[in-house]
Amino acid sequence: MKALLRLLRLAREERRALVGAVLCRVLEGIFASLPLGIIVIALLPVLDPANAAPAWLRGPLPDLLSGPGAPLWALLFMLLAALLQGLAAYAAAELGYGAGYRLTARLRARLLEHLARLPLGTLRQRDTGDLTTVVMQDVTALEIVPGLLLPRVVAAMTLPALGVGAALAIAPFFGLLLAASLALATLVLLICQRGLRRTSEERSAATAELNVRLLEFVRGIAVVKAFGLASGRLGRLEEALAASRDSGRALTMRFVLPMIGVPAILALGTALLLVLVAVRLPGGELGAPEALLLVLVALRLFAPLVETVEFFAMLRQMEAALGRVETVLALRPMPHGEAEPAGSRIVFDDVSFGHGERAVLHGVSFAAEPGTITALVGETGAGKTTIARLLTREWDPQSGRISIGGVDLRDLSPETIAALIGVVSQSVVLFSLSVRENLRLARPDATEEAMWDALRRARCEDVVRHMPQALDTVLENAGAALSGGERQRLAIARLFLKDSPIIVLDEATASLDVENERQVQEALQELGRGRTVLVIAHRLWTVRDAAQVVVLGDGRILEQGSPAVLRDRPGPYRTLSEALNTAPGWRRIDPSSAPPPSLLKTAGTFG
Ligand SMILES: Nc1ncnc2c1ncn2[C@@H]1O[C@H](COP(=O)(O)OP(=O)(O)OP(=O)(O)O)[C@@H](O)[C@H]1O
Repeated sequence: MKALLRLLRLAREERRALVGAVLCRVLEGIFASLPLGIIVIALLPVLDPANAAPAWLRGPLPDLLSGPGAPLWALLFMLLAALLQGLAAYAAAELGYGAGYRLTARLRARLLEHLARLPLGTLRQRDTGDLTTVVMQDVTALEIVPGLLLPRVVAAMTLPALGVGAALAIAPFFGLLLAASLALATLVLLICQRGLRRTSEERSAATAELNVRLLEFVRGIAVVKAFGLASGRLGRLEEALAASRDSGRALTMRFVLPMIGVPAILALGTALLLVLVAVRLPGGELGAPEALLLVLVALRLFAPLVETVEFFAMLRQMEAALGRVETVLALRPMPHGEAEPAGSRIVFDDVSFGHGERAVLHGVSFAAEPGTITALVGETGAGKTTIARLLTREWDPQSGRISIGGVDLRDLSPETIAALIGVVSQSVVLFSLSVRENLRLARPDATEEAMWDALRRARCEDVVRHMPQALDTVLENAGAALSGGERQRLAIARLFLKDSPIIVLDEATASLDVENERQVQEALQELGRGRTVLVIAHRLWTVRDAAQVVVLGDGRILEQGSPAVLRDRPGPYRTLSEALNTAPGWRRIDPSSAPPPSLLKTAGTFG
């Protein structure tokens, strides 16, 4: 019940439709029961020849139903009841399912908007498959609540109660008997609910985990095939498959008791009622019309309660899905200010940071001047990427201060930070949209000319001109048909359009052929001109052309200064330079095959 209230909180805009759907479903049940009354009234002349039935059973209707046109009237009333029942069912479905689909569409949009506002650092803590499961599977689990589950469950609880109320009015003794069997069945249902909740949650969690693992498997299918792995050798996937199987079985077993118990109790109550009716009828303690009405009520109104046992289990799973949706919605964006930076000078001032217990950076201080390159170098795991991520405020430092243009990052809005920084990384993300739409992600109002200019500067004008529909060519499968270099250059074209004053460049693991590499480097050289560039450097030329090099080791700055100065004195930088040919991750571009492109024409500053 609490879960339903929580859902109603989320479904504020659909509340009226929801209430309408529930009311219509109850009305449908009542209209479905009307023929029972018509049958009894139509049979009154036979059941009550002495005309001893209570006044409420007689009245104008019996006259119509016992007169000359009785069969026709009975048929007409039946049809009317069926029509009303149909209308109520239609309205319930229209209102309920409509509300369900509206709710889930709105909830998905809200979740996506919410995820987009969360810092990347928070999102990185969760598996992307896990988030996909929440947005897709868990929200889908809520879809059927307004249309199916909620109205059915409410109707199933209301109709038997109405039936018992009617029975109490007809014959209190029998009414009490029905009330007792209803109470007992409800008690069994509630007791079974206890265990059902945990099992449903386990089932729901197992399904979510399986989804995550399957997504991982499909995404990594190339590796799976390359290593000839069967799914069985991916331990966590196998565990997830087993957990899904076991939880499904456990849930079904949980059903067994209420599925057998509830109908059995209700059937027992009805049987007892029939026996007692049979005993009391001949003595005249109970009129024949009332007796028939009681029997029909008992048979008709308890049926929904029986079928609801299954719905209760679905409600529990809905509750678990709702919990996961709420957990994501409860993740909070970082608090921020709305200050405006004065320029694009970056300052790290005594910054320390760690993931939980794991300290990653210790008292890092440096400044990156506008129009220059600052190269971060160091062994793997030294903390270079962490510095770049702190700059985009994926996380806040535990101590110290990071500022852009003299303003602490915490005082800048996420939109301002996003507008200030353009990131070039090896994992280029393109969408299955047209080239035009992909470019306009960076600047929605970009003109055709601006787009071609950006493509030219990114050295991919020809690539796009040769596509079948040029700018309107859709990059199917997120641009999978493009080469690595083409993808890179399209991403760089996007950054030309974005025109942010700071560029963060992660050179790691570039694996482009010489021609592509040359074009990408030329594009980057032009992109970096006049901006503040922070580069995670893996190539000697980038370092050589930087205004300053920050050498990191185990999260600390070991050395910093201009490359020329650092090269001239013994120290970590010189050691790294000398180890160039052997150190993993560092690459020398062979001048004979491709001239070493330079980010800078004049060392240290952009032209
Ligand atoms: N989410 C995380 N939780 C715990 N430790 C992490 C996390 N992310 C990174 N680290 C650790 O922080 C340290 C610094 O990582 P970082 O990625 O910044 O190094 P790097 O210098 O960029 O390395 P590389 O050159 O290999 O990319 C590493 O030891 C890494 O294991």
